[in-house]
Amino acid sequence: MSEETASSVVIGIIGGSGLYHMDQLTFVREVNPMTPWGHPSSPITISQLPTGEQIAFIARHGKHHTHSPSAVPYAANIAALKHLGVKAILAFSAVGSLREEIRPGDFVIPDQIIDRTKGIRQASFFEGTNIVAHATFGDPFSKTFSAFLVPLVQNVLKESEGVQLHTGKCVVVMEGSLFSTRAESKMYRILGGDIINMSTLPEAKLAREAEISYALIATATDYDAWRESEEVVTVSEVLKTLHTNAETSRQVLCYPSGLGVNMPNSKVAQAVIAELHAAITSNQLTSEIEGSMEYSIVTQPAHQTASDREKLRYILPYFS
Ligand SMILES: CSC[C@H]1O[C@H](OP(=O)(O)O)[C@H](O)[C@@H]1O
Ligand SMILES: Nc1ncnc2[nH]cnc12
Repeated sequence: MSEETASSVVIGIIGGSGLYHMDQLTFVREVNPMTPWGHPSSPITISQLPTGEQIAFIARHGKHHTHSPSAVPYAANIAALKHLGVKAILAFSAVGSLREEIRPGDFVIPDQIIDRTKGIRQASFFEGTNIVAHATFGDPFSKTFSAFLVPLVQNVLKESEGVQLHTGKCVVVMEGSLFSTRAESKMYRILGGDIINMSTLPEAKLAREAEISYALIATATDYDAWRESEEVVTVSEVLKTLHTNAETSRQVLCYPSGLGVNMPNSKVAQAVIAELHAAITSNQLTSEIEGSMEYSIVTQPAHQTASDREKLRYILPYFS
């Protein structure tokens, strides 16, 4: 067993646009593994609390935002986190709002996805192998993990005047890199989309195949292009709220859920991450997903090649 596999890194954080690092925790080490799907977007930072709980953080677009949403090495990111021992991923994303009531600055924990990516991203670990598998994906985010996050996020947002948390929403994942036309933006509203980004797929699909519990905290930065009388979204508009949203996102992990608000930062971080760590290690957030792939694999072992099995062994136990 490698050094990383043996450690207690069970929490993975994926930072989106604007969220390129976590503060407040003690740096332990950086790892940049070569997975069967290549290197991750950037080296993964492992940090820890004084009590020893560790988290792995990866910047989705790289630390200097050098990977476009269509070119993020999603499979390598998820595989690397899984190989470290991660059981639950909390992903962050900057999103456009398709609803008047979801205002820029608001937070959203969605429960559904509409896929508007165009088939150019590797969406399955089984692609390129002769092993066929069909994972269940009706509920693309972990229900228990998302529910666990709601009070944590609500606590943080109590301190940020006027910022709302929305739940039970649907995220449209588009291809990019350009933003949507006005016609597309209006169509997504008719389809039932509430927010829009360019990155939650294939990330959520790959996490599901790797049996990692996955939840998303989305932070609204703009109203996209559907409001006829308003200007359409631009990067400068997104950047206006991105910094504040990223600061608030960091607070989510560094806020004393159920404890006093005036604690020093280090104790605060300890409280929340320890809570998340305890929930994961007691299987509260992972029992619904662990073992879920075993019966999703259609191709019988006798018809699986040794090289395919070796590749998939990196992320799943069924190929040992
Ligand atoms: C910078 S605006 C478009 C960009 O922002 C979102 O990134 P992420 O989901 O990683 O926060 C969106 O998906 C696009 O990639
Ligand atoms: N309007 C928008 N469309 C797609 N991705 C986004 N990320 C932030 N705002 C966005």
